[in-house]
Amino acid sequence: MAGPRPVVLSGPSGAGKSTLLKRLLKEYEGVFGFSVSHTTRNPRPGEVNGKGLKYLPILLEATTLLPLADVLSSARDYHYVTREAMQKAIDSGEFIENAEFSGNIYGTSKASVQDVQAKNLICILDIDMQGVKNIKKTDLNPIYVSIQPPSMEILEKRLRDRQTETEQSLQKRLEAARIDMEISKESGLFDVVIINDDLEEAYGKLKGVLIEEINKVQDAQKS
Ligand SMILES: Nc1nc2c(ncn2[C@@H]2O[C@H](COP(=O)(O)OP(=O)(O)O)[C@@H](O)[C@H]2O)c(=O)[nH]1
Ligand SMILES: Nc1ncnc2c1ncn2[C@@H]1O[C@H](COP(=O)(O)OP(=O)(O)O)[C@@H](O)[C@H]1O
Repeated sequence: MAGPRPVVLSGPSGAGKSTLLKRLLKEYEGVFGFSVSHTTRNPRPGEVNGKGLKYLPILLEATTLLPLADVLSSARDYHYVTREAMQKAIDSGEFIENAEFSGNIYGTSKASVQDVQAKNLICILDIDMQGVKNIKKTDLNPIYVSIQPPSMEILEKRLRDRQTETEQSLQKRLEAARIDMEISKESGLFDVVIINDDLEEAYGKLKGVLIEEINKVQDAQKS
């Protein structure tokens, strides 16, 4: 069997990608695998280098500042690297795509996708708009899903309430969000655009888009 189609999730920072993704990975454990990107940005409280989330020691400190639910929903996995190491790896061809976002480099390594595909899981990539455009030039052939906020105002409120950004990085994310929202409306870059207003509804739509691929993987695992 040819492996399952990967899924690209994109959309403005704060639109709810990580929140939706975590639900999906939890509900369909053993069906999806997350492509762990590399980044030069600093880890947030609750985020641990490379290997899933290891909450405790960091979280105990963080909870004095942040509501627990917010820490959990905004944390995601990355390999945290220096700019120098990242640039070196990019130059030696280790990345499928990479982009500069809000003053940091982010990238999908070939190994991160191969690791997931080797297990015959649906590989999920959470990448920005530049990443989407660059993935289009590859033979990965994913399903492209854009997650969008209901409005700029709501996006700004969610990002502020998340309490992960400095004012400067928040402004950079809002600027990138304006561009992202315009492009995703106009072009045929995405197979589907989901507005994340009510979380349950958005999650239901996301599952609906992916159900065919989910069924294929589950059927293959049964046989
Ligand atoms: N092109 C590209 N973008 C990425 C990658 N990993 C994460 N991003 C994007 O980088 C942006 C910032 O991510 P992050 O720092 O985790 O902040 P957040 O989106 O505010 O939670 C988001 O739009 C992500 O989708 C990657 O490997 N490649
Ligand atoms: N439908 C929703 N309604 C209200 N708040 C939401 C919703 N979806 C996500 N959030 C909150 O908005 C913030 C940004 O979501 P997050 O998943 O971190 O976004 P992204 O991964 O796209 O940057 C988080 O604090 C999250 O709890």
